[in-house]
Amino acid sequence: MQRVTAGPPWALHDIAAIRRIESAAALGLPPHALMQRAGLAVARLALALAPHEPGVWLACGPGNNGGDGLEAAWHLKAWGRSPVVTWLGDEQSVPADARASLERARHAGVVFTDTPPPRCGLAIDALFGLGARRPLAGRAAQCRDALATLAAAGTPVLAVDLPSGLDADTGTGEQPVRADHTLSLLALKPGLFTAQGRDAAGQVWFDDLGVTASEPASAMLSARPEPVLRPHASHKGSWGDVAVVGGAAGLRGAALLAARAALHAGAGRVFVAPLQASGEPTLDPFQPDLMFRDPEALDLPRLHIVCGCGGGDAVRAVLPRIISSARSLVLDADALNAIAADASLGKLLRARSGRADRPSVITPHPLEAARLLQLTAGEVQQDRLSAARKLVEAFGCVVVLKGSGSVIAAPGEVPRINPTGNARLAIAGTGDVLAGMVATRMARGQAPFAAACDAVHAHGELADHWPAGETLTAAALARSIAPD
Ligand SMILES: NC(=O)C1=CN([C@@H]2O[C@H](COP(=O)(O)OP(=O)(O)OC[C@H]3O[C@@H](n4cnc5c(N)ncnc54)[C@H](OP(=O)(O)O)[C@@H]3O)[C@@H](O)[C@H]2O)[C@@H](O)CC1
Ligand SMILES: [K+]
Repeated sequence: MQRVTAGPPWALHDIAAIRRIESAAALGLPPHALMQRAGLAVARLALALAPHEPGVWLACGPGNNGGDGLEAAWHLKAWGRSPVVTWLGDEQSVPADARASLERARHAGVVFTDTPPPRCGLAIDALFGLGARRPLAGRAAQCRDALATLAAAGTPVLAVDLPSGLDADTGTGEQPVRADHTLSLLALKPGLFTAQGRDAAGQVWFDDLGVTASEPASAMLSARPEPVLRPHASHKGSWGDVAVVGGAAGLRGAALLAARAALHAGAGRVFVAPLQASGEPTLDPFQPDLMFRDPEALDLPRLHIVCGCGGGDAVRAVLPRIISSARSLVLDADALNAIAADASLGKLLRARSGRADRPSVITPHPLEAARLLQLTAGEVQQDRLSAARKLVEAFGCVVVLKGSGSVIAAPGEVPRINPTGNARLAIAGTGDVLAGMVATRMARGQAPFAAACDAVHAHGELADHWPAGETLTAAALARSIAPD
């Protein structure tokens, strides 16, 4: 069993792949073997999470997820604990493996009750796993609410395989169980790490049940970036030139944030090309290293461009030239809204994507993604991996769909889900900082998909390591970037 941490590139499998892995594994194993392994893993983790609390309540559903819970109860009883089970199954229709575990638990003297105990040392959610097909209702909803009451009183909640009611593929669900820990069995699921998944699952643990996945990953958790070695014999030209085009009147700050982020991330030189800026000061007094230019004067084929941050409507006019000529391109915010509103710009972006020497990354949040796909933000959030894939199909470039568990997708690549970051990033300006970080990685020669994955990971880690008592602002975030 392993604790899933942000670092290694964990493989994720969707429900269809897991069912195939399960069938292949079952062919070579005696009946009930996988559930025995699953139950043992759950019981071990339960013991580790509540070593001094004998009382464990297990809410067990009618299928094999419930069977895992029953098997765990049997072990806990054998180890001298006091498991109490509420089982929602039906004697007539219980699946064979779950029946075997039910009988073991009964024979061992595990207590069964219809009423959740008022208190216990640990509560286990074994209501539903991969087979959850509809919102929790009736007794299942009552158990979910009882788990929430126990959690509010300080009882840790451990979910078996998935928090019940959470969709393993999409991380969506109507009021899923909220767990402190989730032990994912056989394979890690994408839904644990995106949309509502991170809030529902808590700390994720993984046990492969001794089975090597026979299926390619459906997605991966993106890995911590490798540190970059900066040779002594380098100069400012070695680290690339980034230019930020945006910051229309009243929105200057967004462009400055992206530019400062690019500078702190280690770009060799950073230019700001504000839109509608005639007669304004051409200095950022807090960051005098930034160089101001007229957007028309930029030597685009040499430059790694961030376009859109605070671009307002004015960005529309500069986009055709930028999309056609920039050496590499990160499109954010108003640039994406302009493309959503004007099909000819989308066409230009698609045409640009045909050129390997002209990489592009788009970084929409769910509403911007919805505009680009002519969907609602709710529809995008219903299946974030699928929305990111649709954007890749539409524009042929690298896509970063922001939000909890940002999804990074690109043509020919297994999509990545980013495991870092937290709600402190849900404020204005942090997206501009990210855009600057992505551009800087491309400026120093990283391939666009890797640049996007690494920048998103690093951006999230800044928030994860933010000092508890200090406010996170976008400007402070940009300043805190350490070039790696
Ligand atoms: N895959 C593997 O390799 C391994 C899997 N293992 C374990 O098995 C789990 C999958 O088991 P599973 O297929 O039996 O599905 P599960 O989640 O128990 O639910 C199905 C039952 O719930 C019912 N039901 C669904 N939603 C409902 C609702 N809202 N409200 C009420 N009822 C609802 C549904 O009824 P139906 O929809 O059929 O009417 C059916 O009766 C998996 O997550 C893992 O824990 C491990 O043991 C070993 C390896
Ligand atoms: K569960």
